[in-house]
Amino acid sequence: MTDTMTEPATDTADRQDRPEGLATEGLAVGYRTRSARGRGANRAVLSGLDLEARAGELTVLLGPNGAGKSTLLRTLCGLLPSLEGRVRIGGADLARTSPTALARRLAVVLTDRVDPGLLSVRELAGLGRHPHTGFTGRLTDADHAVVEWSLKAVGAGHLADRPAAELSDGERQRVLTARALAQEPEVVLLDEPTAFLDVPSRVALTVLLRDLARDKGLTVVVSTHDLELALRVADAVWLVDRDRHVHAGAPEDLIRSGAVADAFDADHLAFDPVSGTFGLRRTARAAVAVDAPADVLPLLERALAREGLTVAGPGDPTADRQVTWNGGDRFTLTGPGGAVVHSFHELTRAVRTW
Ligand SMILES: Nc1ncnc2c1ncn2[C@@H]1O[C@H](COP(=O)(O)OP(=O)(O)OP(=O)(O)O)[C@@H](O)[C@H]1O
Repeated sequence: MTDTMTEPATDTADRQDRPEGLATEGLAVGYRTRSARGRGANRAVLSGLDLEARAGELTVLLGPNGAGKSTLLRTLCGLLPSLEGRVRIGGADLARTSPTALARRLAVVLTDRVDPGLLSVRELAGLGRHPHTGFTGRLTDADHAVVEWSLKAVGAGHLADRPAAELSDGERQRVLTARALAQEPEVVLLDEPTAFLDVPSRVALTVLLRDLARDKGLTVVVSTHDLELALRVADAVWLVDRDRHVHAGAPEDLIRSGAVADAFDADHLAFDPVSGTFGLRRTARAAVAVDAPADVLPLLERALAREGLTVAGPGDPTADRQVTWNGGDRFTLTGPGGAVVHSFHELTRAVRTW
């Protein structure tokens, strides 16, 4: 993905006099169930939502499995009717916006399987232009330029001539994101767009979405399980906790309030608010004195932690075992079965009996 490409012109003049972004007012989302007697009842998954996703910002929706992220996104794009309340896109009530007008303002990438038939990648991405083409559906040169730009933006330019049915999961995800960008919407909603991507591509796509929000004034709302990445890159977070309350704010607001830890801490996982990262929660069975330079120490600490050992503070009298770095990948172990080891792998195997 690159940020050096020529971008298509946006209709900013057209957008200036409209309220921007996406907002919910007293929104309840969920499902209508039907009893054996044919009576309908509402089962709300999330309710009382007064949320705002601003234009020019990347808003990330976080929450554990089953929290209601997909249900909320489907309601925000009109695929599921709201149980209560309202969704506004650019100030307009979603329920009163015609499908054609909505398609010009809102693009959606959901997790549903898409059957591209015999379409090429370029043709699949080109479907995103349909809200803008006339009744013939024919793409103009300007439309083609937007499609080429959107494919390049997501790092899929080289795939343009491939049959879309032959793409890998990660490649298809990029192309569906390109289709959404080709739509040139005001608001883009994406449900777990990074789910199938490798780590560099996850970072690249998330940063691209943030940059598009900033540079083109888009409102971008993305659900994801990439917590640490989201907390680093997002401008705003909607966090659904275990009680299905939604917390909104900058990542740092939700880290400081403890909402992130409350939502995700588990038996084996603990959120560190200082570093903003998750770590394995382990009870150390012994403390070990270490003598290693600053660039080796974090890795040594990590390897020892995996074996249930913690690094002792200076002069800790309970630390009767020691690991000393000897240069290269050599360590001298002083303790039961003391030895000189030549790699982290040998080290972890040797200290396992400590
Ligand atoms: N079609 C449906 N009818 C009734 N309940 C549903 C339906 N789809 C989902 N649910 C329920 O709604 C709740 C929220 O599901 P949802 O898929 O929105 O969660 P999610 O946060 O996207 O989860 P995940 O992270 O696992 O994708 C769950 O309890 C789920 O079982």
